This record gives sequence, C-alpha cells and structure tokens, in this order.
Amino acid sequence: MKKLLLLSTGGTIASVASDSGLIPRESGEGLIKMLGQLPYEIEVRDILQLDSSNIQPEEWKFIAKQIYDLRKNYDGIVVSHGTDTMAYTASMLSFMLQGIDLPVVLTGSQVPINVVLSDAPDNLRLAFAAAATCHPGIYLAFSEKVMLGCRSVKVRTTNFDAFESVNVPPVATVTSDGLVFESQQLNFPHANQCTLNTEIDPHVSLVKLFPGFDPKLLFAMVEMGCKGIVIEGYGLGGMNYIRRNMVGAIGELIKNGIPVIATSQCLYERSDLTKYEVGREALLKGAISAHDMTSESTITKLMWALGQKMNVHQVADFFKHNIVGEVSL
Ligand SMILES: NC(=O)C[C@H](N)C(=O)O
Repeated sequence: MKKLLLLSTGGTIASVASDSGLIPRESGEGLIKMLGQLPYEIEVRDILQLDSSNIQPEEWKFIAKQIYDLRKNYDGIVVSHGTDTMAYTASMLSFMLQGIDLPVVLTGSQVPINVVLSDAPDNLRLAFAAAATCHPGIYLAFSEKVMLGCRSVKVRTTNFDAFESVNVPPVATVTSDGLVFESQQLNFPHANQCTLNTEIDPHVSLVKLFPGFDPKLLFAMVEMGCKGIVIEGYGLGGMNYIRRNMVGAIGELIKNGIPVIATSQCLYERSDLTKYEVGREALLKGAISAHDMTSESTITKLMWALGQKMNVHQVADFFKHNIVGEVSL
C-alpha cells in the first residue's frame, strides 16, 4: 500500500462559516475523515491554516522545506491549499524543489468540505490517486484533471472546473477507466536529485498594459526597490511606443540592469515579439520573452532567478531554458 502524506495549509477546502466570513479552521484529519476508506496509508500534518490570499513568499519557503524534509518517508505528498493562489504556489514549488523525487500534488476546493455538495472530497481523492501514481513532479489536481503545477491557472472564481492547464494538455484526467494519463509525463534528466533552493527575491512587479499606461510608473517602481518587471503586453506581446514610449522605457530599464520579461495578456498560446514591429523593437531593446509561460510561472521564475543573484543577462539566458516543464521552446 502506498504511503502518502497530507500537508494541510487551509483554504476554502478547510473553511468553516464565521461571523467574519469563511475562515480555514478544519484540520487535515478532519478532511481525511470525510473521504471514507482509501487504499492508501495516509499521514497528516497541519502546517498552516491560511486563506491562500495570505500565502506569500514566506509560506512558499516554509511549504517547500516541509516537503523537502519529509519526502523520504513517503511515496507521494498531497498539499491542501486555497485555490486563489494555488497556481502561484505550485509554480514556485516547481522552481524551489527542482529534481523533486516524488509526486507532490496540490489541491483544494471551491466549497468547504463540510458542505453536502462540496467538490472537496472528489478533489482530494483525485489528489491522492495522483500522488500514488504520477511520476515525480509538482502537480495541481482539480475537477477531474491533473495538471503540471507550473502550467496551471485559476480561470473561474466559483465554478468547480476552476483550473486549466494552459498551453499543454493536462497530465491526466478522470474517466470511467480511472486516472488516464494523456500526455508524456515529465521525466527530467535531473529527476531524483532533488534540491531545495528557496532563495528568491520577491521585489518584482507584474504589470498589465492598457492603452494610456504611463511608462514613467515603471521607473517609480524601480525607485521603490523593484528589481525585475513582467509586462503583460497585447496579443503576441506588443507594446506602444508613440506618445507613451513603453519600448524606450524598457530599453532604459534594461540598461540599468532591470530585467523586463514580456508576456501576453492573452491566457492561451505563446507570446512572440518577433512578429510585429511593436514587439520586435522591444526585443531589440533587450526585453526577455516569456514564450508560452503562464504569468504565475513567469513571475515566480523571475523571483527565483533574482534570488540566485542573476544579472540581467543571466536572467535572459535562464528564460531561454525550460527548467521544470514551464515553457515550450
Ligand atoms: N476556493 C478557495 O480556496 C478560495 C479561498 N479564498 C482561498 O484561496 O483560500
């Protein structure tokens, strides 16, 4: 029988009603009790009790360390987590725990587990099944899909089908035959040499461009300590240069050692700065392409790169590499 660990961190899945709204108070044991008999040996640790809106870099480091320290005793780990920032946590854990040597599966729910028609029991069962059968890696399991953590995005606020695997198919889906693996599972050459590296620099910004945005604000961010910027441009990644010169501003920033990553505000498909004049000009100035990465993966990859003390050229080179399955090049 596979030995699995549940690390509970809070979220709606563990929430109960209170005068001030839903608050995460249910224990991991409480979650497991609602599932009935499962064909796994499960141990539980309550490590946090937070709504995931409160999960930040300090918690990422803590969760990563828990996984790293405890992993040798288990065949797989499930992390119950709020849905709101789960894709960020999944992405950051992927970078912090490169070469992870067992499956780690994040899950949560849209409705608390103590509500009759909650999606929590199904999501938890799916996460345990994934933790028992997937290749080593960081995954997110939700609503009958198991996705690579660094490719998942929360796309719905209330619907049970809240997450999507963006730009790659889900790793597995639930069918009447059980968990069916759809795509090539990850098998990175460095698998089984798990490292814990939680050095990150969260002094970064994620800017969604809109017509009228004043590029001077980018310099204000840098003055306030921002060390790197992700810009969600239009479509394939285009940015304006007439009147408000985003392209010129990007050139200035890069000259001053601030990496600028260009991505798209479209959820699906890649950004490609080579296609239009408006993108190519930014590329010439040194903008770094995020290709088809999610914004969650892009911002966490940037934080991790800066945490490794990479300079702007090293960051540019780092973004040309697929580290944990986050990008198709
Ligand atoms: N469905 C949820 O889990 C939402 C909740 N606010 C959280 O992220 O913790």
